[in-house]
Amino acid sequence: MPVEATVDVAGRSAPVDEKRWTSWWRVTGSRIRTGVASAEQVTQDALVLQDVVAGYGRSTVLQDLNLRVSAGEVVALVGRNGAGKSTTAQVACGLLNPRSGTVLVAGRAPGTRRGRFRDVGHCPQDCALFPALTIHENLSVFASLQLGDRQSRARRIDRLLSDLDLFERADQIVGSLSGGWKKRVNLAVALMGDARLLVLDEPTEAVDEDTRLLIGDAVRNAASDGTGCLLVSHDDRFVDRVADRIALIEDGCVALEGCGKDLVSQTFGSSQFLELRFDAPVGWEDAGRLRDVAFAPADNGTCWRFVGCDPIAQARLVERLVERNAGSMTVRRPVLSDLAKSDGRASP
Ligand SMILES: Nc1ncnc2c1ncn2[C@@H]1O[C@H](COP(=O)(O)OP(=O)(O)OP(=O)(O)O)[C@@H](O)[C@H]1O
Repeated sequence: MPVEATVDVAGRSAPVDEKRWTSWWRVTGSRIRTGVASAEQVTQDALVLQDVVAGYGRSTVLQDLNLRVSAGEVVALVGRNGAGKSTTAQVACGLLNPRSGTVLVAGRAPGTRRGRFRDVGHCPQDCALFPALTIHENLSVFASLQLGDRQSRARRIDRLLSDLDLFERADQIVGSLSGGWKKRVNLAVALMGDARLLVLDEPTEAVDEDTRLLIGDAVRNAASDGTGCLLVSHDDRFVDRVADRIALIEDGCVALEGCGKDLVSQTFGSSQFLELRFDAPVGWEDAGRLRDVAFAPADNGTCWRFVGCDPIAQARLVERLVERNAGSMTVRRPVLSDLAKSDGRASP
C-alpha cells in the first residue's frame, strides 16, 4: 500500500493527508522549501493505466490492462516470459503508444518532451549509457538534460554518486565496467531528475548481493520521497524486499494484484511443491508416467513439478522412478515466482 509519505516543511516532516497537512502548514506559518513535493503532488497517482491496448505490428500484447501506482508506492510486475511486463513498462514511459486506453503519469500523458524528461525516470533492461564516457561524464550529460543550474546539477550528481557508492569509480569509463556497476549507473541516471514515476526493468539482473541491497535501498528511498515505482523483475528476493504490491500479468492484463504473501497463499492455499531433478531429461516412458501422476515438466525436462496438498504421498508414487534415473526430490513451499507459472489459478 502507499507509504505514509510526508512533506518536508521548513526542515520538519508534516503528514501527507491534505487536510491535516494544510492545517499543520497554517499553524506553523512556514514556507514550503523549494523543490519539495506539495501535498497534492504526493497524494496523486504516479501512474494510471486504464483499459490499455498495445502491441507491435499485428500482434496485440496488452489487452484492456488496468493498473495504478500511487505516489510513494512500489508496484512489481511479475509474469511468465513474454507476458507483456516490459511492454507495460514501455507504455508507462511513453516509449510505446497504446492503440487505445489512457496513460497518465502524475496526471499527464507521457511522451511529451516535458512528460518524458520531467516525470519518468526510466531504467531499461539493457543499460542506456554512453560507453566511451566516464561515470561522471554520463551523469553530467543526463543532468544537463534534466536539471537547471550548474550548482544543482553538481549537488545532484554528488548525491547520486554517494547513494549508489560510485564515488571511487566516477572517472572510470562506463564501457569498462562490469554489468553490476553499469546497473548502478543506469539507476543513477533514472533517479537524476527526481521523477514522479520510476520505471525499472530488471534492475538487479546479474548483480551481486551488495549491489542488490544498494539498489533496493535507493528504490525505497525514492519511494519514501513520494516517487511511484513500476518495477519489472524476475528477482523474487528483491521484489519481496522492495515492492508494496505485486501485479501478475497474464494474457495481456492484470490477472492478480495484491501483497506478495497474500497472493501466494490465495493462489496455492496449503499446497506445496514436490520437485524432481535429473541430470538429463528422463526418457519418454518415464515422462509419460510422471505426467500420469500430475507432474509437469520444466527446464527442458530435467525438472518435474507437482503442486498439491500431499506431496509425500506423491513422492512415494515416483520413488523408484527417481532412483532409477539417479534424480533427487525436494518438497518446498510456493514462492512468488511460482505465481508466474500458475496462470493465476486459485489454489489446486
Ligand atoms: N519490439 C518488439 N517487436 C515485436 N514484438 C515484440 C517487441 N517487444 C516485445 N515483443 C513481443 O511482445 C510480447 C511481450 O513481450 P515483453 O517483452 O513485454 O514480455 P515480458 O513479460 O517482459 O517477457 P520477459 O519476462 O521475457 O522479459 C512477446 O511475445 C515479445 O516477443
